[in-house]
Amino acid sequence: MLEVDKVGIHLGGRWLLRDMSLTLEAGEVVGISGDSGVGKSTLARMLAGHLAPDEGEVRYGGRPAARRGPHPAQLVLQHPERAVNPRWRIRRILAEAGAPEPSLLEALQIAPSWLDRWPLELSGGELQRVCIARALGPATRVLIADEMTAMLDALTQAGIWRAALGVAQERGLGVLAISHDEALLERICTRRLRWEELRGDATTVMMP
Ligand SMILES: Nc1ncnc2c1ncn2[C@@H]1O[C@H](COP(=O)(O)OP(=O)(O)OP(=O)(O)O)[C@@H](O)[C@H]1O
Repeated sequence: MLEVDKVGIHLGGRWLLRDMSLTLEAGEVVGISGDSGVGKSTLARMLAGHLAPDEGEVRYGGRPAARRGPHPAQLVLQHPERAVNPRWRIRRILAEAGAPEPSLLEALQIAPSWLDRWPLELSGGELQRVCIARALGPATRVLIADEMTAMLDALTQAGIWRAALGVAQERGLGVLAISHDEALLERICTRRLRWEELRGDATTVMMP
C-alpha cells in the first residue's frame, strides 16, 4: 500500500529527515509519535506529495504517485480553517475532490444544510468533517491525519475518529495518525511507531 524507502529531506540548509523507512498496509491504522520539531509534519507533507524527497523513494501500491490526478495519500491537518478557501462555500470545497458520495457525507454526519454555508459559518469540528470528506475522494488509498483532532473536545474527537475509521475500514484504506496524544493513539491504532523507529533498523511496536 505505502512504502517509504530510505527517504531524506534537505530543508533550510540541513538534512531535516534522513534514512526514514516505513510501510503501511491496507486496513492498518499506524500511529506515529515523537518529540516536537523532529519532522513529523514534514514527513506527512512529503507522503501526501506536497514536498518531494531529496533522496529515497515513496511508493503507493508498488509505484511512485502519478504526476497527474488526485494523489493516493491525502493529508488532514490540525487547523481546518487553514486548509480551505474562506471565500468558497462548503459545496465547492467538497467538490475539489469530485462530487462527494452522499453515503460519505452521511457517514461523516455532514448535514446537507452546511453545503451552502461559508467555512466561517461552521464550527471547527464541523469544518474538520468537511476536510476529511474532501480527503476521502474515490482515489484515496492512504489517509494521513496530522494532529487531526488535536483542537477538539474529547467527544467531538471521538465522533470524528469513529466516522473516519469507519470509512477507512469499509474501503480498506491505510491510515497514518500523527499525534502527541498517546491515549488517542492507543485507542485507534493497530500498530504504533515511535519516531526513532522510522530510522534505519526500524522495529515495530504491536498493540494488543
Ligand atoms: N521549509 C522549511 N525550511 C526550513 N526549515 C523548516 C521548513 N519547514 C519546517 N522546517 C523546520 O523543520 C523542523 C520540523 O518541523 P515539523 O513541523 O515537521 O516538526 P514536527 O515534528 O511536526 O513538530 P510538532 O510536533 O511541533 O508539530 C522544525 O524545526 C521546522 O522549523
